[in-house]
Amino acid sequence: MSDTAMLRLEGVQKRYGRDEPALIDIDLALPRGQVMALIGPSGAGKSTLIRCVNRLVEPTQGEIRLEGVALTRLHGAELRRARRSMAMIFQEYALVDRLTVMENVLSGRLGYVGFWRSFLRRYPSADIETALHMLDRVGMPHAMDKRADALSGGQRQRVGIARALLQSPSLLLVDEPTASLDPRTSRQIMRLIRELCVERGLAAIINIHDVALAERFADRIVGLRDGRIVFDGRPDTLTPSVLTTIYGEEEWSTEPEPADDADEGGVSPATPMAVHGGMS
Ligand SMILES: Nc1ncnc2c1ncn2[C@@H]1O[C@H](COP(=O)(O)OP(=O)(O)OP(=O)(O)O)[C@@H](O)[C@H]1O
Repeated sequence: MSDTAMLRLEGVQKRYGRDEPALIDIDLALPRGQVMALIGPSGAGKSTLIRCVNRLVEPTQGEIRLEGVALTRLHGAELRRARRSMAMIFQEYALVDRLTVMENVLSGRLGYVGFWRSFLRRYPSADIETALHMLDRVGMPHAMDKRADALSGGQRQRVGIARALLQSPSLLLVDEPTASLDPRTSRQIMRLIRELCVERGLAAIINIHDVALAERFADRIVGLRDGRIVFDGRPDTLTPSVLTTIYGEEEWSTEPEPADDADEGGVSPATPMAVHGGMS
């Protein structure tokens, strides 16, 4: 049987110790090039799901296939090879502060170049050229020699994105990319991720708290609650009643997205209405 999904999760369950399962019966198929936002209240299992895919967290049960390869059965070198095609973008950027922007970006090639070469930081010139091109693409053309700790949060995330892309992934696993950023920078970062996915045909799973951003920049939204998928649909089908199913009776409000970003360029909103999961 042919499989059009590039990533497929079947019956995935995760239980930490003797606690209630963090993920229950997760079935999910992600087509090539699809940008999927994963939303849900704190503790719903979003980070666990993302980390099960690249096996930073071991699923307790179920199968995960990437391009037909059963990730859940891989070990050692095979698992490391499979992980190259899944790049992660983190909330806290995970840059090495004392290294330059260029060195941080090149570390995206660690899975490809040999240990000594990377230890001595002697990367192939083709990698350096690609890194320069990526820095340019993410809007950081003159930053290669800056130390990572001299950058703002938004700039650090751009470097994190460039590093992820240098890994030549087919799938991006993105964990709260905007959690530490102001609203305008958050939109710019989400727009950049979205544009890069479109340009490169990359699929992405983006764990995000901000429902308005998910609606605006994702092709598909999956809602998790208590470890189960309770919604899976297009952003324009995310109605107030669906949000109540995902978040419970917690307070959230609907209000228009502020029109203060006309100078940001790029893609237009997926829907005219922004729905904020105001879970403070
Ligand atoms: N390493 C761990 N050990 C034990 N329990 C864990 C661990 N990581 C997560 N959990 C538990 O698993 C459940 C799901 O957590 P997870 O972090 O995946 O949720 P989340 O939706 O990403 O939440 P948040 O939005 O707050 O990050 C929670 O009950 C959490 O306490």
